[in-house]
Amino acid sequence: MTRRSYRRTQRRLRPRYGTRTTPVVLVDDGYGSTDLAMLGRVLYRYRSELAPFLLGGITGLAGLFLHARHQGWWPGLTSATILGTAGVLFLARRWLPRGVERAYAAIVLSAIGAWLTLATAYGPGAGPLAKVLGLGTIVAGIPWWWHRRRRARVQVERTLEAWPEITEQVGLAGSRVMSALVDAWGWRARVALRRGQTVTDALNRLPALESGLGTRPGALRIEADPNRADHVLLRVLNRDPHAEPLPWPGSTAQTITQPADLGIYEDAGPVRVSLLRRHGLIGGVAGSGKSGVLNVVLAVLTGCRDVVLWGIDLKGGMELQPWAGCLDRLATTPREAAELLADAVRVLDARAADLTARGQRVWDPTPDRPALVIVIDEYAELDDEAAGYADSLARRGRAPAVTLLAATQRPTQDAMGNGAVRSQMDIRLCLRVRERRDVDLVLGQGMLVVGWHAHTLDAPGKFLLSAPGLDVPHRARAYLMTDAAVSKTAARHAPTRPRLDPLSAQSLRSGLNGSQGHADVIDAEVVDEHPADAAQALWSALLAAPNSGLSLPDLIAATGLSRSWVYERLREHADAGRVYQVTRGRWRAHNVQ
Ligand SMILES: Nc1ncnc2c1ncn2[C@@H]1O[C@H](COP(=O)(O)OP(=O)(O)OP(=O)(O)O)[C@@H](O)[C@H]1O
Repeated sequence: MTRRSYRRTQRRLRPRYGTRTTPVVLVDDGYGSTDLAMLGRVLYRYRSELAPFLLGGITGLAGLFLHARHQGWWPGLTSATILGTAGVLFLARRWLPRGVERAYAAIVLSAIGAWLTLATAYGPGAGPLAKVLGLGTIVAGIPWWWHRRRRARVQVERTLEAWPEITEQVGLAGSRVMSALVDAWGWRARVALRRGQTVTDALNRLPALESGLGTRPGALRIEADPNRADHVLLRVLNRDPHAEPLPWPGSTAQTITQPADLGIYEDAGPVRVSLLRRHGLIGGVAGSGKSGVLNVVLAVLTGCRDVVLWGIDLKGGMELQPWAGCLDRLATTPREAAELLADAVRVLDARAADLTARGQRVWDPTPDRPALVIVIDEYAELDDEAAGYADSLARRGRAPAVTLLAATQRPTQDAMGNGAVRSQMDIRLCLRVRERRDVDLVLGQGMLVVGWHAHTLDAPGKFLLSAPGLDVPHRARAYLMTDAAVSKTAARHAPTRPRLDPLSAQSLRSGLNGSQGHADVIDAEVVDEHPADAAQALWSALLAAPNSGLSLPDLIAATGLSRSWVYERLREHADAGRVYQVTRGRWRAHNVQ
């Protein structure tokens, strides 16, 4: 390294190691710098810290000038101060998005304007004006010097100034920082590598780069830029986002069509996942934070006006009871759970028929036609009957937006009811598991060997998330809702909950009650006989239908066959223009007069 670059590196790095010394350290070292140039450099280097003094000085000089030359301008200055302050408060949102920063800028501006007005009229030396300016500079400077984002920005600026030397030292010479952004946890930058270098070279130099940047070990992340092989994305975390529990920041999604914000990744990026027409499985040992995740999901979904929520809590309602005001239904015993799931199958069937009749493929949730999400805490406690319905929902519920969100400790085939439920879960959220093989149980076969190491998660609420579009094992931590936050959120959202749409509600009313009805619905999946006389019976029933048409249960009763078989035939008739729906869910043949 040349003497010059050595000196520059020392100068630039010194403040990060806490030796913010006087210019004595930096003055003439025998290599030709003059005191004045050195002073200029020090002033430039600390320009952000010195800004309040600079502003105070300019204000004092302006006061002197205005008093000497334009003493009569004070009324104009008063008006300009009022307008300027209002402008900062109400129009500067684009440059100062945070209210507290706008308020600070407005206070400083109004104080400077008031002082200038008085100084112009009476002279800067009149009365206590000079002392007020000095004291005001210090008082207004305190929030400035203390401001975390300003300090972070300055630290990044200095690091970037020293970037060429640092990268030369760590073996990545020739790389350039193209853009950098400071945020709450640290900063991120896009870096162009020297031609011929790739993300692998950068990753190999990662510990050295941490040392060069003076970060704590493990604070740096380097990722490939999906668009350029010679660019990398750098993430510096001054604070570990997972070091402390993360308080829930409040719901952001207004509709289930927007992704739910569940927590944050290790690189401080938000964990966002779409719950629309997707089943979800949350797994993890006791105490790993499953109920905590369910709370966050419920906090988000109860804020969406296009979702009706049903809950099953076989811990006697312990976990979901606080949300009872937001749940359209809550089952707390195995019997109630089976009934609830049977009804969900009815809703599914009615919606599927409706979609078919409308020629639509999927149910798009709106407040009038909401999605139905069934949240199940401790899935393994469901009995066989309930598991049968859940299986049916898992296989057929996506398109009609009747979906399951299930939490369980170990989703073994036994615990999941030996059906297809687990394989139908598109969203897999794995909290800490006890054994390595449990990773595959929750996340799917083969995930452990490709790096999904949920057994190494070391605190409650930490998880790995696999979902469509989320296929990299990034560690995340869920937000934590306190009991008070749950109660407050549930109370706030309860009055705005939607009701089931008339079609779905009607399917529950017209459905058969009790286990007889459940058996009918579940059998609909497996009946495989299509006797010709049943087809004839269906057609005769449609021909003889009253003006108000016949409902599905009527047609099922007339044919003695399954719901899906009846739907299928109805669709064929409808496609051929032989039948139509008189009102939603009620059918009759066209040629009936
Ligand atoms: N996101 C989180 N951040 C920090 N701590 C958490 C988080 N989630 C849960 N915890 C802590 O872990 C404890 C256990 O969480 P929780 O009850 O959600 O676990 P669980 O997996 O549902 O357990 P069980 O299976 O016994 O019901 C809670 O008391 C809470 O203090």
